[in-house]
Amino acid sequence: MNRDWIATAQTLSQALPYLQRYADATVVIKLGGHAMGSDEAMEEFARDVALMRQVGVNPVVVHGGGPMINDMLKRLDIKSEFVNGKRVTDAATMEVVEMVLSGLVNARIVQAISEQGGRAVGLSGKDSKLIMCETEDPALGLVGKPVKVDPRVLRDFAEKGIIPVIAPLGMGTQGETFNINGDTAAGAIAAALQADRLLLLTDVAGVKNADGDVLTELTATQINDMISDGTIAGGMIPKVQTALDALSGGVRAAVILDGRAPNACLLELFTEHGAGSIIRRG
Ligand SMILES: Nc1ncnc2c1ncn2[C@@H]1O[C@H](COP(=O)(O)OP(=O)(O)O)[C@@H](O)[C@H]1O
Ligand SMILES: CC(=O)N[C@@H](CCC(=O)OP(=O)(O)O)C(=O)O
Repeated sequence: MNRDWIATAQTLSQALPYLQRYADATVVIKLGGHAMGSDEAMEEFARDVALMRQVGVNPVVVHGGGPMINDMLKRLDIKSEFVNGKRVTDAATMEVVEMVLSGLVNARIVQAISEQGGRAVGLSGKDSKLIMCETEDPALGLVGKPVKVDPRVLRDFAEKGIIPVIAPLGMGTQGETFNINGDTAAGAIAAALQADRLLLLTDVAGVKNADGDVLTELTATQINDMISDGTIAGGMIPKVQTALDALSGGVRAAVILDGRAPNACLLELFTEHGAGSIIRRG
């Protein structure tokens, strides 16, 4: 018998219990701007998401796009600054953020999933009042803090086998548009859906300790200690905080993993060792 065939059959039989475990599970995947990388990486991500749907998982994609927003702001000669990992957003910046997230990044991901045979629909947190926001901090301008997430439209999509791809924008009570950090938006959506998994795809293999080793499993206490002693810094702070908030909001587990690694999402869900750093509820 062909050796490749045997290897494939073994891999499939090992994956079977995991495929059963995740049948009808809701998995929210945050694809960060840094994790998007090349066209090949996007194609592979899209193939994984389409395959997840084919085996009965309900994937919900929430994306970022910070580097793409930076590029466009630069081309338009609009200065931009970040405070505590959030972009200070005035009216002119907001227009560019919406244009890039909904018009470029969202459309690119939807197209990639469609090309891999998935039925994907693009929307933003403004559609169907998915994410209602209030001002997070007046010093940040139009940065939104999600206060109410109405996931009904996402449940409707799931029932029909459609994969939603969501740009992290929100709406205020006066109809204003808010810019939401992509991790924050993904965490809020995962909590509203009581998701089985929140996968935060980034550009590192996971959360690293002071020696630079990736920790495969983390507790809330470890995370708080690592923030206090500076081991967790920069953009990783809002990411782990999002994970902890999502867990207290009812998500079963959150995982921080490298979105550029081949088959990152599939390895996390369907293998015993998983991928990245997992933080479980309780
Ligand atoms: N303890 C840590 N473990 C891993 N990465 C860390 C840690 N502390 C800080 N980081 C930094 O956090 C970055 C991920 O955050 P960020 O760049 O905001 O991601 P994204 O753009 O994918 O949302 C990593 O590239 C790394 O430089
Ligand atoms: C408020 C805020 O900072 N919003 C982000 C939204 C995009 C994002 O989060 O992109 P990444 O996930 O690629 O970093 C921004 O304007 O850059």
